[in-house]
Amino acid sequence: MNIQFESAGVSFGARVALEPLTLAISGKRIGVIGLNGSGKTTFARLINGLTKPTSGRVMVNGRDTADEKTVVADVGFIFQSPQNQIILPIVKDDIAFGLKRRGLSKGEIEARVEGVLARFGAEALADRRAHELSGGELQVAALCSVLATGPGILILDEPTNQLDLKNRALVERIIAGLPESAIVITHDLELIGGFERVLLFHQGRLAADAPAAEAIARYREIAA
Ligand SMILES: Nc1ncnc2c1ncn2[C@@H]1O[C@H](COP(=O)(O)OP(=O)(O)OP(=O)(O)O)[C@@H](O)[C@H]1O
Repeated sequence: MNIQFESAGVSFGARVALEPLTLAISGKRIGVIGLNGSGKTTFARLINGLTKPTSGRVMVNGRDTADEKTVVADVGFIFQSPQNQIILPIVKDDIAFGLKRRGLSKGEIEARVEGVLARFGAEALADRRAHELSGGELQVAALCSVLATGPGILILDEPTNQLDLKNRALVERIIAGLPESAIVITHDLELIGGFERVLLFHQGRLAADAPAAEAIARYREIAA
């Protein structure tokens, strides 16, 4: 992944969600931490074009995120509540949905749906109803729907929120094993504890850009 923030900032009227930020991001794993309202989600939404900068620009793999059509394919976003991500009632139909929109053939779609479920050993979820899934199963289903379309960059917003210990461990293992680049926004400090690069936001500003231990120590000072 190659993400460039070029004086990119976001204001909502008089409220500054993110001060203009200049930053280059590459590598496999990036953690994003900070108190509630510090600008983490705004930062992430800038990367996939869901939020447009009100100043500066954000480039993803050489393309301006203002050009939504091209960037969306590069960046998969797993929302804070995966139940809001799954649109269709049956898991395999939901995974296929994003692929149909990309104009793939029926055979190709079936192969991709099977392949992505097999990747997580989640074949049994194919015919399940999304609203009957557990929190961990929902995370896996949402991941499958997003990963099936082949984004090179994945943004996970609070992926362990509200999960029990078993499902939290599952999600931690999945993140560790992803071949895609992943940006993980979280209050779960253990989840990003091993990351080489963690961005700490505070009051709309980047307060630390450092290995996990250093960024977490700074976060604890801010939160105290
Ligand atoms: N659409 C919006 N309209 C107005 N203000 C907004 C909007 N989106 C975000 N904000 C404000 O911008 C600031 C940063 O919000 P953001 O969601 O990026 O924080 P966050 O660090 O992700 O918080 P949390 O951990 O609670 O999810 C907050 O003050 C928030 O209220």
